[in-house]
Amino acid sequence: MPVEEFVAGWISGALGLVLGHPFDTVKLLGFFKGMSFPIASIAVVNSILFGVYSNTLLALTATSHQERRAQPPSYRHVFIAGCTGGFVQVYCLAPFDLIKVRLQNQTESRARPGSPPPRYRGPVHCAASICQEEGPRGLFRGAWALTLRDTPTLGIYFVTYEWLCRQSAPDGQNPSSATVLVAGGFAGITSWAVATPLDVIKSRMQMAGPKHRVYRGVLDCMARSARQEGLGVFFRGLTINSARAFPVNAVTFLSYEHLLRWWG
Ligand SMILES: CN(C)C(=N)NCCC[C@H](N)C(=O)O
Repeated sequence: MPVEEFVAGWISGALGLVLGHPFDTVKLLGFFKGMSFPIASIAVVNSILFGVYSNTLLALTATSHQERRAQPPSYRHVFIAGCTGGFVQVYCLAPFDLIKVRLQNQTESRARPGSPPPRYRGPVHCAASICQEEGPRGLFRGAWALTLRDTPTLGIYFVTYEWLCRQSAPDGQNPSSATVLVAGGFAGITSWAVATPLDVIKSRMQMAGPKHRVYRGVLDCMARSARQEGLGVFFRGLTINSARAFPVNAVTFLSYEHLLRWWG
């Protein structure tokens, strides 16, 4: 199994993350004070995503990354490989994402006057507390909603990227850096726009603990959120998600493509 896609995915994920840092800091009210937690988590998740995507395409089409411009895979194969990458990365992403959401929420409520002292002292303390109170399975709370969010949206992510690259690069030629930046940026925006409704539901399910089991499942959470807050609830965070998605994913794809060409 070729591993360079995993390494390129890790490095490009880390670079994208550096760019997304100011957005995450605004979004999370200062939660990401340092870079070590996001680099150790999101960059590894990106490595799994790109590595599984590329190796699934190799299994489906028998073409390596270097051969794919001359023999482009069908969009169906790109979609299946993207969904597979999305599905597999969820099992690494779920605990990190849960910790992020729990810390984010505590930072947001701390901004309110008279709020109680913080429950978690940082990412490691948060993980340890969840394990202690809910058992290791507690770290996977909301993983099902995350799977529903990421499996189809990552298929859409790679199809959008491929489609945009093929529109401007002649057959068999590598797309220019400008094309890769634009295609990567729009792939990020499109996938996050589609992912936002389930992102809202996923975060609500992650906040529910074993003691106050607020929702009976994903559908119950959707129905109750829509009933209580209207359909607009599904688009909460859409603007900041999209504004962050363009630069992060433009840089992620640009560095991923260049690293593979350089090693190729
Ligand atoms: C819609 N979703 C979940 C995605 N497109 N995920 C892949 C992009 C990952 C990138 N690090 C980011 O955070 O945008």
